[in-house]
Amino acid sequence: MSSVRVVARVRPLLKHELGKDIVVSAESLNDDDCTKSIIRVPNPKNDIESYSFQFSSVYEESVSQSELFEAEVAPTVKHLFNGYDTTIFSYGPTGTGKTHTMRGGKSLADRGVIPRLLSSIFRKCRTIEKKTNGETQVTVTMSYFEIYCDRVHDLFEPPEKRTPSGLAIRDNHGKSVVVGLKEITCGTLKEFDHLYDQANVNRSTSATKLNAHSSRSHAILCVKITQTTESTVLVSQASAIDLAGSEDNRRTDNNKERLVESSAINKSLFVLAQCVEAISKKQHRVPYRESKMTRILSLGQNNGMTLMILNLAPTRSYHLDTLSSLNFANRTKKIEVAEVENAPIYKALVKPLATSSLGATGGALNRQPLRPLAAATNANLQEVGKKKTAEKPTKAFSVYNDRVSVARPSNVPSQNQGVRRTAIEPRQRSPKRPADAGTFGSRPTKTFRPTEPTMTKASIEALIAQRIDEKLAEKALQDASAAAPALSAELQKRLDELEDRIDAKDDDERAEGLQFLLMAKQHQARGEEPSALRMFKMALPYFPGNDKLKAKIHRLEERIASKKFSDGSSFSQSNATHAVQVHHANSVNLIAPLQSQPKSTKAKVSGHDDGESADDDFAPAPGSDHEQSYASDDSFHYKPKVRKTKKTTRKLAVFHDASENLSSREQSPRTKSLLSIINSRDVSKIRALKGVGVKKADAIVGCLLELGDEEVQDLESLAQLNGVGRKTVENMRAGLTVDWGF
Ligand SMILES: Nc1ncnc2c1ncn2[C@@H]1O[C@H](COP(=O)(O)OP(=O)(O)OP(=O)(O)O)[C@@H](O)[C@H]1O
Repeated sequence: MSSVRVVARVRPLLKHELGKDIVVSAESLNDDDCTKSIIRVPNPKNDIESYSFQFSSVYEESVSQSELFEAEVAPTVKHLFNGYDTTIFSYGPTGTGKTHTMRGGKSLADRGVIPRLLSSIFRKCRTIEKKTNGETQVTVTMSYFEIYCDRVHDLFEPPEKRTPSGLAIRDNHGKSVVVGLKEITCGTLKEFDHLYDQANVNRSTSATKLNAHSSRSHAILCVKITQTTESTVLVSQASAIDLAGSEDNRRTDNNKERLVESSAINKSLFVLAQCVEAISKKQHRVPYRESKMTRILSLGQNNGMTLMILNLAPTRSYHLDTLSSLNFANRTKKIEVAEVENAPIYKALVKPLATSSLGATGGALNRQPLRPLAAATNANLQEVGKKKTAEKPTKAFSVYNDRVSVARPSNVPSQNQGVRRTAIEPRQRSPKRPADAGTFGSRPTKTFRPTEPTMTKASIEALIAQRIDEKLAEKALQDASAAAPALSAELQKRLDELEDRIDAKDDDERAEGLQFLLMAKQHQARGEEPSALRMFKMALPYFPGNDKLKAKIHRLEERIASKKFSDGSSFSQSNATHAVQVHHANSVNLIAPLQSQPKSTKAKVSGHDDGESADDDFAPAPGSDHEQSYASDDSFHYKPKVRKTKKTTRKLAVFHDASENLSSREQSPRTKSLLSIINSRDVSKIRALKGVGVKKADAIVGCLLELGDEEVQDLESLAQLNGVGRKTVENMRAGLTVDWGF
């Protein structure tokens, strides 16, 4: 057993924070110790008192991406190849550097943990293959998904292919797996970079007041390593998770859409905190299932090694958020994880699986049985119980000291001190994590006094604020779901019901058949008939003799075949769907997608044709366990949203040939619309303007954030923003239509 390893990283001041109060300082435990392991933060109510929190390591502003990786992540690669699963996740308030740590920037020096991890993995693959003269073959496969508003979406699929319900999660031999994820084999770092960049474009990000590129979802990258010899197969998995950051909505000025996202983010992080609290208080029930993120992360349940990187911002404006994250991290580090190695599977024993093509969902190979995940119970508790009779653990790197101490003037930065600390030399830090340490997280034994955090006035206030946020979150989510179209809600309900039935039958082999049927339905709802057909065929062996299922497969085959002949010039459904969504999403619409939208898009978004309802009523054999499940199954129709056509949409003249000019005081509706999009600081909306690409949108939002609360008042000012110019402004305006309402 080892604890979850928790390290803290303090980011440098950003441009607009220069000169601001710094309240976070990193310290070493002893004066003669040059490595830092303590974070000290003053009491928000009384600056001369401070709290200190101890972690396995603390990384200051000046620590580079490469130093962090070498010290914390590189040593795990060896264990990964020895069959241990590893989980690395970043946690912290919004804008503190989680994505910077996990993904990083484009330059070599800026690359974050994930690309560096992949680089090490590919290097290790080559070394192993070379050492064994090719006798051991190593394959690396990846899946990448996000949890956005508690829905799981595949990031290897473009957003227009998403279903409203998202993908389902299953418990599979003690592990939570996402059903229907794409799993991609990747041979080189270059291939990975390409795939990862593409997928990140699909991730939900937006500009908020606190971060120009705020992640609006939790992103989970799973890298599966399969080492195959003539007789054995060893599978292990690294999961790298970039959590979305908690947001104090009193500071964000989030609009309704951002608020709903923020509420979902805060809610899942709140559930995570509750899970951690339940584990650390040794409660029997841990509420993993109350959010998809906690279900997947399964902190303390998954065997293997877990590293949490706590990201912190140094300034006073984050003070309460920083304290609440530190409290969370402090509890997390006490969670113990069983380091169970995945043993090799002997090929002769491998039973061929029907799920082999499902990638991450089914896995091409059966894993060695891992500790069962009692989905809602505290696995940690059992281990802790055992521990009492067993020998005492010697590792004590996770001790917390929150005693309020009188600040030492030399160590606690005072206001506007702008403390910049010197980098820790990697050589000085390296002995902390010897590359050949027996197990992940091994540390020199230190003896500290474990003390439970006491509740202070500040932490009670922070807790109350968090609870209020949660209530708001729930309400906002309820409002959002109430506003969703009825049919989509019904579809959602059906899918959820089917999921529940499958969950209830987890141990039943035929539940797997139901999973295929669910996936088939999801593919069908997305109009992906060939994939739906494949899934129906995979379900067939689980329902032998089910004539209706056979008939459905037959009809689907016929329909696909006939489409191939007759549908040569059909308009891409996904494009059409996308165009419709763009139309709905903004009150100001982009002309181009709507002009290219053929009439047929109104008719259908799903793959169902008119004859579909008739052939959608297959059911398992009478009397079978699944008979009930399919009683109402043919309601899996996905009706298109009814698009309200605007009465008149008139294309306006571009500004230079209308009466208006750049500096004109009288603004046309089109100009007003453009300026409101710009002032929304929403990268995705700005990116949708004509002639604006990702880079330009980023540059615009960057400039706007530097303006602080100021807004762009006219086209002239807009044209003066970095990288914009008159031509771009003309283009942006030309791409807008305005509803004149007659
Ligand atoms: N160690 C660092 N060095 C330099 N810049 C950093 C560092 N950490 C973060 N930043 C910068 O801080 C800003 C916010 O970082 P980032 O987007 O990674 O935050 P986040 O925690 O992922 O936020 P959110 O939860 O909103 O997605 C970015 O501009 C990023 O480049």
